[in-house]
Amino acid sequence: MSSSCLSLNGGRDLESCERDAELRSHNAPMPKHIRDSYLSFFSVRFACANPKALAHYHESKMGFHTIARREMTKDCNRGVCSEVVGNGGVTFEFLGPLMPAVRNDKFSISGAEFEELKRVNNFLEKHGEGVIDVMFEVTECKKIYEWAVSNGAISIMKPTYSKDSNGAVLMATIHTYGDVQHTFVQKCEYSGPYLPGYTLLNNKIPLNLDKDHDVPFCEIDHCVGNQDWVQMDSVCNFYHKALGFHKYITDDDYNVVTEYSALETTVMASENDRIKMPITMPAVGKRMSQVEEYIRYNNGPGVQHIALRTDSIIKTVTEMRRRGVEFINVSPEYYVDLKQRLAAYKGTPMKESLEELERLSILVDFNNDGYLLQLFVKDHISARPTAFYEIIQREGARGFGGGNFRALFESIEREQEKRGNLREQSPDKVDDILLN
Ligand SMILES: O=C(O)C(=O)Cc1ccc(O)cc1
Ligand SMILES: [Fe+2]
Repeated sequence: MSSSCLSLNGGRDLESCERDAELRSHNAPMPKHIRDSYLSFFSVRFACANPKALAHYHESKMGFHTIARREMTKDCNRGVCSEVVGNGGVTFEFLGPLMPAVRNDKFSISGAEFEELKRVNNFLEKHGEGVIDVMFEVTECKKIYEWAVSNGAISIMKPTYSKDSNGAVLMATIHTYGDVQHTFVQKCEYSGPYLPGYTLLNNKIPLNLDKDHDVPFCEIDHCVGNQDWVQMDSVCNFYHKALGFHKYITDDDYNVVTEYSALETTVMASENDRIKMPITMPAVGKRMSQVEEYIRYNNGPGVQHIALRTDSIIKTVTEMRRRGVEFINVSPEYYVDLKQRLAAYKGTPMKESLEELERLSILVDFNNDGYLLQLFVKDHISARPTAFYEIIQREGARGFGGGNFRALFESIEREQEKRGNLREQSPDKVDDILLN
């Protein structure tokens, strides 16, 4: 398969390109027609040591299928290889470095590929395996990119075409919090299953499973970013000013303090609300919160959880449990309390039986808009206590499970305790906060 990359600006420096007049206005919000051009999450890229192993985990435990692969050829993909997996509208790409990022002409690696290799190796060294790029599908890649960089975003890759026999896409990448990136993907009559330059695979062979054992997922619902102390405002401002996101209002009470841990969240969303990026930071509590534990082990800010939406959480969770995935368990009193709360609830009638939800340990939250069902995978995605998955089904409710936060955080704290990480907060940080 052949692929080629060419710079949109024909090598001219972006600074010298003519910009639309609207891009010169630094205090105005991003114009609506640009904001409207965000469509959805495209894919999430992870940096990892062994893409095939991580792909296999997603196939065997979460019902994903391998759909494409970036493999080394004579003149392409000589720095980073990858495996791409999909399930419904959810796509993940696992990037693995092919060598240390040391310039050595005998490996004939191009400049752009060497830069990517450096970023992936740097990420692994600093953070371990985790999310390096949350990619968005857009219809105006160049406009979003130019607005973002002229409003403070750091550029990683300027708008660049990539094409093969399936068509072309235009892509650009900027830096966001921690060492995480956002890539804007604009398809230009592209009909392949992932991106140009990838070897297509159609590996739907079930792994020792009887038929009818799918793990249904629809799409990525939201992607939470953990920040260090007091970074919340600057990160939210960045999503607003540089990326044109708005604050997404829900009824959730986000300032949760359990006996030990405390955190604050603000949800930033694209104009159409299909891309939701909650931003979370630790708050002062009695002990090291789960956000602080994350920051410590991730060595800084990063993506904390990815919520995958399903139409049938009972099917999804039943099958994941059957495949050996363990979930966070709340205490039995949660369901006693839930039955009382539900008795007073006059909203959307629940299709699912409470007994079944309790048997699967699924959490329920509801308000006037409807209800939602959610559950959190116990194991983290990497060796470190950092990123994990949430499974969510929405029946009208737009929130994030505010009614479950207390029970959920208490059960996360029980896991933190087992790891020896429910300790005192970093005193210097707490002093900083209290002084401000
Ligand atoms: O806010 C969300 O998206 C949630 O799903 C609730 C939540 C918030 C923070 C956590 O550390 C774990 C779960
Ligand atoms: Fe969530």
